[in-house]
Amino acid sequence: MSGTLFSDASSRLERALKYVSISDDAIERLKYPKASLNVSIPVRMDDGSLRIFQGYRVRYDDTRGPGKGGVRYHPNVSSDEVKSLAFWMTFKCALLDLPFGGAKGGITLNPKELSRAELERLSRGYIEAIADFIGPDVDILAPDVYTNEMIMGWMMDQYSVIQRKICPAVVTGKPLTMGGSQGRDTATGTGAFYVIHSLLPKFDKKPENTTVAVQGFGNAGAVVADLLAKAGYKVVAVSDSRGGVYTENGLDIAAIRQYKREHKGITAFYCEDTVCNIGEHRSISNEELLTLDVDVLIPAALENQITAENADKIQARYIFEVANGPTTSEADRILEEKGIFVFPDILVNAGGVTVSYFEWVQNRSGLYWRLTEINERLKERMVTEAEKVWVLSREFDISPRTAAYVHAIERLGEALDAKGTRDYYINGKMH
Ligand SMILES: NC(=O)C1=CN([C@@H]2O[C@H](COP(=O)(O)OP(=O)(O)OC[C@H]3O[C@@H](n4cnc5c(N)ncnc54)[C@H](OP(=O)(O)O)[C@@H]3O)[C@@H](O)[C@H]2O)C=CC1
Ligand SMILES: O=C(O)CCC(=O)C(=O)O
Repeated sequence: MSGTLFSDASSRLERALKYVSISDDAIERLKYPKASLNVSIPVRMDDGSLRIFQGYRVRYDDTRGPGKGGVRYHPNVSSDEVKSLAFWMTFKCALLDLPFGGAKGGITLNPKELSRAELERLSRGYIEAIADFIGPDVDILAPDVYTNEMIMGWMMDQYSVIQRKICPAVVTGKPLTMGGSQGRDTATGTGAFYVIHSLLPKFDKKPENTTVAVQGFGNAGAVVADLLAKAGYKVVAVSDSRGGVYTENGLDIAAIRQYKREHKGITAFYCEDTVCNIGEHRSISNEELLTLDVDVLIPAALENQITAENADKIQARYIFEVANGPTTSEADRILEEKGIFVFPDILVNAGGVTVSYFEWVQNRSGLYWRLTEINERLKERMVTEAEKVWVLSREFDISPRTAAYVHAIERLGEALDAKGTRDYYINGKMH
């Protein structure tokens, strides 16, 4: 990929602009983040030493509502990555018609190297550092890569300590006992499943004649793999950061999930079990998984996985992006020439933020919904917006990604224009 992740991400905006009619002012506003915060977080480690971690929070746009987006803990977190993730959140929330803008946060570290107590001190320290930048009506946090409901609970508690009142709506994806929502833990994978299951019939693809490979076996990837397998799709390959496993007959996803909860890697599941000896399973690398001869490829790990280097080798006919930003714009062009349909992250993985919205609404109303209610509402939103993206892409003969941006930009443009010209107001005078 040439250039930064953000320049690559914003090239998608440029591509969609020729199909929308929004003002030049609105376009200009969408090119820059509204506010960015970089913080240093001192943490006392278990051995008594002091480590300083770098943290970020970017509020890209809040025209349609408070900023909304997850917090990532990963060694590759940088200000450029967080800005890009906040940019995607802006378009994702508009696409799903959620009353939120886009935001994202992160800390640069490998959380696997920290003890639970160190992680708690770090998470609380992060909230200390960004407390003035966030809030239930300003910017609301949630889980992302290598963060989870336990960490969200600490963050919500720390914010409440600072405010001297209970503030559940500042963080979503919390434990149920702290005001979390039913279904948020599975929402990203469940939402992706609804999108995939509603779009594949347009290509006459039925579960029993559809093979699937999933890269990334965490909160998002494991859930979508499991739901697809339960619906009758043949999930032939899955992987985590250590590599993957493949069998042409379809994997036992529920058993692999159970194993992954108790152990580290997933390839070991087959090697330590008798199944491995049958000889039909083999371990594969993450690179190999991406180029398998399958119908559906689901990148559900990190960005920049499908690039100009490997796009030509992709054999899948349909790509559903559960990860944020897994395909570079150069790869997009190659895939389009090959006739591969890429359904974009801002649509496919929007189930997480959609149930986060439901959690925020429940926190503010004090009335909590059942899991069946959550999933019905989630399905309705995901399927409706997926259909709109599909219809737009056919109408203009554009890729599903460009169609998704067109749809989102129109909603954002209307809101930006409706806000009017307050930005011409400098030092109390109209210019
Ligand atoms: N959580 C959410 O609600 C949402 C997440 N997303 C996106 O989904 C993606 C995954 O997030 P999520 O599932 O939450 O994260 P998790 O931390 O729950 O899981 C991440 C998974 O990716 C694996 N992984 C890490 N690095 C690699 C790699 N280089 N190659 C293959 N697999 C790798 C991890 O392996 P291991 O277990 O070995 O560490 C783990 O299985 C991200 O892009 C995230 O932004 C999007 C919307 C919402
Ligand atoms: O649930 C949320 O608020 C945001 C989830 C997220 O970070 C994402 O969609 O990428």
